[in-house]
Amino acid sequence: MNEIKIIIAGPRGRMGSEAVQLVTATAHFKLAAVLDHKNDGMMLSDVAGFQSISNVPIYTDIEKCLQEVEADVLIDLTTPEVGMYHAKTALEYNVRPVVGTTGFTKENLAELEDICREKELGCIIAPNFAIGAVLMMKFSQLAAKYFHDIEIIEMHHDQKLDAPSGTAVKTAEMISAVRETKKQGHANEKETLKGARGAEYDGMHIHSVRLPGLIAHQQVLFGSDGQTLTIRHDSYNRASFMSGVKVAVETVMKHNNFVYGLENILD
Ligand SMILES: NC(=O)C1=CN([C@@H]2O[C@H](COP(=O)(O)OP(=O)(O)OC[C@H]3O[C@@H](n4cnc5c(N)ncnc54)[C@H](OP(=O)(O)O)[C@@H]3O)[C@@H](O)[C@H]2O)C=CC1
Ligand SMILES: O=C(O)C1=N[C@H](C(=O)O)C[C@H](O)C1
Repeated sequence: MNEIKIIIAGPRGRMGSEAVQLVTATAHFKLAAVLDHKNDGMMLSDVAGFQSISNVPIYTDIEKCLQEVEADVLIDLTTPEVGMYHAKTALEYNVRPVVGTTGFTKENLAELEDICREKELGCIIAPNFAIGAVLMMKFSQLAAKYFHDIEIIEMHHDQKLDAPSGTAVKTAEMISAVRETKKQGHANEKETLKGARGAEYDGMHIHSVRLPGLIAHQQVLFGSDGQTLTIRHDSYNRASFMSGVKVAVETVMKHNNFVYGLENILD
């Protein structure tokens, strides 16, 4: 397999640090540089926790990084605003983005799709890299054909910035694609406490739980006459996302188009 040269944005983060371990431990991957808003000009080995990783420069300015470092793929695990800027800039420099960062708007996704079409370059946006989570979304989409009453409950650690999670939004979008719009609950229901029924997407309700101790969990509840079905996925650590990151990096090198969701590239 040809070597894939990778830049990681957000290397000190919960996901970014796990991705640094993945990339440096994979024989055909090379960590070419990292992007961080701290430690500009230093080497990654100067940063606590990364002492054993040699020859990886840290850049704050993505343009400078892309001008000085030869790279094939940018993995972004930062925040939505930063991630969008990184993905657009990477494409400008013919580097393929693999974005795990969540919180992108529909407009963000459409803009990236346009750039990919124009540049004929691959880009993968994956709201969830865990294979089990992708299956949970696909199973939910299948169940939604038969069960039209659905509530999505996503549960995450309390350091998460965006709500609802990218996975919950993607699940609702996938369900929406096969389910006729249906307003959930009683037609005359009234919230006596604002937010009690959660967020609404195409008539479905999404509830976001944030607690210390949690990592990333989601259950999709389906109800029908005299029966319920629950489809649930749990990530107990960030390593659970890494096989998906690896597949996305390998696949984006073979694609010349925009992909939103890992389910579109898994066999
Ligand atoms: N697709 C998936 O499977 C998954 C996606 N995620 C998503 O990934 C993203 C990151 O999550 P997580 O790792 O938990 O978050 P963290 O807050 O732990 O990590 C984000 C990192 O980005 C850094 N950062 C902020 N601004 C910049 C910048 N301009 N340039 C470079 N780095 C920057 C932060 O630095 P500092 O702390 O100094 O601000 C931090 O180290 C989130 O959007 C999350 O929802 C998370 C898990 C799985
Ligand atoms: O922030 C997280 O932790 C996670 N974010 C992603 C999301 O918003 O869906 C994926 C996973 O749920 C973990």
